[in-house]
Amino acid sequence: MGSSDENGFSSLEYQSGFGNVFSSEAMGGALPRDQNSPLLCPFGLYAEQISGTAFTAPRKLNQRSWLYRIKPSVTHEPFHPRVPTHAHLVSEFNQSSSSATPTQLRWKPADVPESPTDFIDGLYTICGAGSSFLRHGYAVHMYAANKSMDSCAFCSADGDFLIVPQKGRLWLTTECGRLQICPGEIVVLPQGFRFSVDLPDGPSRGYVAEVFGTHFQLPELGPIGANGLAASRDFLVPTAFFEEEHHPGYTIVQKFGGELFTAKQDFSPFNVVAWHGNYVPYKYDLSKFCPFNTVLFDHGDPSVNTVLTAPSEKPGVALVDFVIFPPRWLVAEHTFRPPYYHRNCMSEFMGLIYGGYEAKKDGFLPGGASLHSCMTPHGPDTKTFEATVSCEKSSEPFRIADTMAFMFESCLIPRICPWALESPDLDPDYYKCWVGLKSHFLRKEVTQYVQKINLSDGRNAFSSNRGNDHS
Ligand SMILES: O=C(O)Cc1cc(O)ccc1O
Ligand SMILES: [Fe+2]
Repeated sequence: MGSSDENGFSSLEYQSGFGNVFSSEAMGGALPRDQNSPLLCPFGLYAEQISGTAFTAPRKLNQRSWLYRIKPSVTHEPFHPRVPTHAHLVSEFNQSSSSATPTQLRWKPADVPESPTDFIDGLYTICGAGSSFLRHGYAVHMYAANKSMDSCAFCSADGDFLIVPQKGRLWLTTECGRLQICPGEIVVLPQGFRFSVDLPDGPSRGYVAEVFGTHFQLPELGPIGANGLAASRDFLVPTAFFEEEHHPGYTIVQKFGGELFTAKQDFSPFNVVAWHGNYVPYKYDLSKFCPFNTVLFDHGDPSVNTVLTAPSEKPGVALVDFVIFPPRWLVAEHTFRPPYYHRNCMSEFMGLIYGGYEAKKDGFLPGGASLHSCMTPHGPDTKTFEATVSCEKSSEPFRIADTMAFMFESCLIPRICPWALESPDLDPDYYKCWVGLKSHFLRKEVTQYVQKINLSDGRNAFSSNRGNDHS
C-alpha cells in the first residue's frame, strides 16, 4: 500500500496500560455512556460484544469488550473452506499432523518468497502441542511474506496471536484501531479479533506464538518487588478508527481448528466507531523491558526475563512464557556467564530478532529458530564454552549489546510439523556445535593443586590448563 500519510498510519495515537478497561471513540458521543446495549445506539450504530473469557469467568480474569459498529459482524455470507486450502497450519497436534522428536533442532532463516505472498499465505506452523478444540495447547508459527493483505481480514478463532516481527514493519488494522509494529516490538491479537496486515517494507518475516484457551498476562514479580521487567504503562492499545465505505467483495478469513474458512461481505470489518472494554489488541516495545540479573555470582534462570506469560492451570507453570534476552550488563564474578548446560522439563523454542545469541557463537542467525524439547540436553556451543573459560576478562563487567533473542517456553511437549522437519532450512549439522566439547577433567590430586594455584592468583582452572585433554 502507499505512503504512511495516504493510509493515515503516520500519526497514530495509543492508550497505555495492561489489562485496563479502555475506551475510545473516533466520533465524539459514539460511545453509549450509561449502558452497553441501548435500544438505539448513538449515530445508529450496532452494539456487539466480543468475549475473550466465559461469561462466568471470575471477575479478575474476565475479558470482554463492547464494539459500536456501522454493521454487525454477522452480516456476511456463509463461511466456506478457503480455496486454495492452506496446508501448513495446524492446531491439533497428533500423530497424523506432526511428529515427536527429542533431537535438538535448529533452522536457518527462511527466505522471503519471491512470488506475491501476504501474511495469511506466508504463515506456517512449526510445532505445537494440544488442541485448539480442547482449548488447551499452543502452536508456534512463522511467517515470511512480501505483500499487504488486500480487501481481506484475518482472524483466529483458535487462540491469541503473539507476533514477533523479525524483518519488516507490520501495519495492523484491527477492530479496535490501528497499530504500527517494528522489529523489536511485539503485538498481541487476542482470539477472535479481526485484523489486516500491511507490509510497508515489503519483504517481512517473524514468529508467532498462538495460545489456546488462555490469555497472556504479566508475570508475577515476587521478590523483585512492585517494579521491573515489563511495565504496564509501556503496553499500547489502539484508539478507535473506522472505514465506512461500501466495500463489495470483502473477505473474512477465519482460522478455525487450524483450517481456513472464508466469508464474503460488502463492508470492511474495521467499522467500529467506538468501543470500550478490557479485551483488546496491544503492542509492546521490547527495548522498554527493565531486566534483572545476578549482581554477584552464578547464572540466574531465564524466567527472570519473562515479558508475558500465558498460564496453565498449574500455579507457576506456563502454557507459554515469552522470555527475552535483551542487552544488559553481565557482572557475575567467578561465574560461567553464558546460559548453563541443562535439561528442562519445559520445552524451549527460540528465535533471534537481531544480533547474536550469547550461547551460540555461530549458526543461530536472526530470523532462524531452534527447538530444545522436554529434557533434551542443550547449552553453549563449543566455541562459546572455550572462549568463555579462556577469557582473561571473564570477571570484568561486560555489556551484551545489540542483541535480542527470545524464547517461547512451554510445559507441553511440542510435536513438529512435517514441512518443518523436511525444510531445507533445517540444519542437519546442529548437533556438531557441541561435539567438539572435550573433557577438561583432571585427576583429583592435580585438580586440587590447580585449585590451590588459582585461589592464590585469581585465575580460573581452564585458563591455566587449556590443552590438557584427558578424554
Ligand atoms: O537454552 C537457552 O539458551 C535458553 C536459556 C537461557 C538461559 O540464560 C538459561 C536457561 C535457558 O534455557
Ligand atoms: Fe534452555
